[in-house]
Amino acid sequence: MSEKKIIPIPVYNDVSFELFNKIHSRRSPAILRGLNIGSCLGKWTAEYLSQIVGNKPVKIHVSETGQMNFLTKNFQYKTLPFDQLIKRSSSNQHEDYFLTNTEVYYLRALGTDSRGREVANMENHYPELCQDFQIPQFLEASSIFSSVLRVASKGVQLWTHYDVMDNLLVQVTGKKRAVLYSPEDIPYLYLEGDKSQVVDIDSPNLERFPEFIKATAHECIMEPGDILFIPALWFHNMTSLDFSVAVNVFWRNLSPEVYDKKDPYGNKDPLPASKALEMVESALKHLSLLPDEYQRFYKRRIVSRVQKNL
Ligand SMILES: O=C(O)CCC(=O)C(=O)O
Ligand SMILES: [Fe+2]
Repeated sequence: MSEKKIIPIPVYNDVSFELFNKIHSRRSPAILRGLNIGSCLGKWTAEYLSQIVGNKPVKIHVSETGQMNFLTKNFQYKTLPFDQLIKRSSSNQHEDYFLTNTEVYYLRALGTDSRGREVANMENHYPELCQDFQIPQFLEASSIFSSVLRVASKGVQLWTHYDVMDNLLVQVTGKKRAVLYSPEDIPYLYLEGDKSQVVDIDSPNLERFPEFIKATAHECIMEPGDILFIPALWFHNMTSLDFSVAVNVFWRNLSPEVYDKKDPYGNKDPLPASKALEMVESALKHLSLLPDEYQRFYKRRIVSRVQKNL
């Protein structure tokens, strides 16, 4: 059996603006270590966060098991007061629970409008936390799209997905394992939309996903204070090794007009790409009017046409 391919994500200490620009233009992931992220480092304990933010309601994912599975939907959406979420996500057993007393929790902060269509923004939605937190002054303010607070119980593993914006993920409290795959690995990831169907990346079902063995994992363990640069389109799978608090900042690397205006999460494909994907769906629908033999022939023609341009 072939060995799983793993490349460690490079770690850079005390990165300057010039070096950041180099790393950014290389379009591959990197850990930035030792930068000043503010007093949050060490300060954002469960007790402090509950006390400062209080009991405002937040929408969360709740799951019986750490490995969240978007295919079997083994999680539910619930609402909890923020301080309750912190209390429960920082402990392994709960007096009050939705599903089971060992359930795990995940918060991906959203805007506060009722339909959840607002972009997450730390300054607007968690102003009380902002004085503790800063990201290095590497980004053009006008290119910043969102800043997202993320809280997870120990053991929460978020499925492999890509986002369409560049991302600096700042790990504040707890350790996190990050496994990234290059956009070149698409053929091995069995995508369904923006997510990989291979949920268990450590013991994948190779009968169902035989090509997954060819994917190269770029891995690192993030320590509190580490910042992970996740370039747009890089797939990522994140596991919280402790009670975990992080903030990530998405920013635009392309000109603003190519992004979908109705995208609260920063994960809708750029407009020209989503148009192209729609047209592929429409092409397949057209071909379905033909007998199998002809369908296969014309699908191969399309693939070979696209391959010529790769
Ligand atoms: O670390 C996490 O909780 C998920 C990170 C993620 O998916 C992101 O920052 O885009
Ligand atoms: Fe993401």
